[in-house]
Amino acid sequence: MDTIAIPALNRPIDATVEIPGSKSITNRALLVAALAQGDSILENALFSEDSNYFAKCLEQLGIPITLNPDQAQIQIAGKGGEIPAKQADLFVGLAGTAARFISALVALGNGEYRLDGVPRMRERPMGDLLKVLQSSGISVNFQGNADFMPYTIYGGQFSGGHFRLKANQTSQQLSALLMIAPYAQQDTIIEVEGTLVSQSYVKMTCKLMADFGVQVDEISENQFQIKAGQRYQPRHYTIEPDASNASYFFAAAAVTGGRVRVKYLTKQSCQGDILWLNVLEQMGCQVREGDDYTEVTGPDQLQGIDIDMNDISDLVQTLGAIAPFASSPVTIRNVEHIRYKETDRIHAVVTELRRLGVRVEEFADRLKIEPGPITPAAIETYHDHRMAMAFAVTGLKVPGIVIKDPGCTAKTFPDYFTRFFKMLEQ
Ligand SMILES: O=C(O)C1=C[C@@H](OP(=O)(O)O)[C@@H](O)[C@H](O)C1
Ligand SMILES: C=C(OP(=O)(O)O)C(=O)O
Repeated sequence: MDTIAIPALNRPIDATVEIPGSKSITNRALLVAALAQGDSILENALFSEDSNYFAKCLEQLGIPITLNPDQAQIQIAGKGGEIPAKQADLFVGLAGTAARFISALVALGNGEYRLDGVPRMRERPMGDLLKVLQSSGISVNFQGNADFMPYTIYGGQFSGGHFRLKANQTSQQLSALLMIAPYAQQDTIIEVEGTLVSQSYVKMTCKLMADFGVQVDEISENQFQIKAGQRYQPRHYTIEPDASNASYFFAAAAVTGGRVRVKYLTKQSCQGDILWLNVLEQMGCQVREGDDYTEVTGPDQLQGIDIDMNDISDLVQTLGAIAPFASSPVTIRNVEHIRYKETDRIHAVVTELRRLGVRVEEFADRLKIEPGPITPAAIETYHDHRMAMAFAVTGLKVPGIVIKDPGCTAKTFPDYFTRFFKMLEQ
């Protein structure tokens, strides 16, 4: 297996970096542009496994797409809600967004569509979304375990109406339904039953829908109404840099007591993970914002924090990886849902911190990390891009840390390590 050794930096970092486009915005924009009637252009689009699988699925569904990776640009000729292909065998890799959004999209198509992913994708929750589709007249045939991939969706009659949806394991199934709802036969109301995790991503969904001309009304808390007959308009749309992926670079400033500026990302971002800046402020960093950049300066000594990360859970690994350097414990709460992601992330962070000699307590929905010295080790990444990206930051402070299977960053950030090492050279 490939590995990358991280060189410890015995000086404060001082760098300016650029981060590729947001995965979450790219895949939402691809979906709504595919449903719009006419040509959209996406600028600063992400090119990575998650977005490539998404684009490939759309292409197989008969939506013409032109990819220009050199210009970070994608052109899509939307079909106004029609799915031209009557049959397709679709593969989503490990992309949760592609799995959920494409499953909902094909419900609008008059044909049969098989979906599958990598082995871990076959374990990730799909059932709540599929139940809603089934209750609206769509049939689903499971080839493996009921409610999991692989399955075939027989699309064509998404009726709309009033649905109840569980969203305690993932918000992506709600986002998926919201985005297809304007194309249902009647108005749709989606009522979230119980807890809604990762709420900030639902806000992002509503913002993207609004940017492409469709309105969602939150008629009461966690109850969403989408009027039928609304139509997405094609757009020339610029995607923000990925705030979750910017977190590693800001964290590098935080742990080295240095300064990192991320260009074209500001607190006005529609990504919930921009709140990483607040987390770092609470830990003692300074944050400075310009018109088109944000800059973090790390303190001499980071402070611990006790924080609910339900809404910003892609940052759990970033915080976990820098937590041992704080002066007091770090407690990360209310994140049971990260056990259903690329890997069981609570367990993966706890295991790798323990491998580094850190004292950590694991609970069903939280973890507590004690400050203390680190003994270097080779970090397992479990096919999870965020394990690799986060623990590379730990390596800046401790000589001898090695990241196993660094290629796993291709999921959302194929040239992460190139940019990371460039940052160190500045
Ligand atoms: O909607 C989205 O774009 C995402 C929602 C979140 O997932 P969950 O809703 O499964 O927590 C997040 O972790 C994921 O990286 C992207
Ligand atoms: C959870 C993530 O991805 P997915 O979209 O596959 O859920 C992630 O990128 O951290």
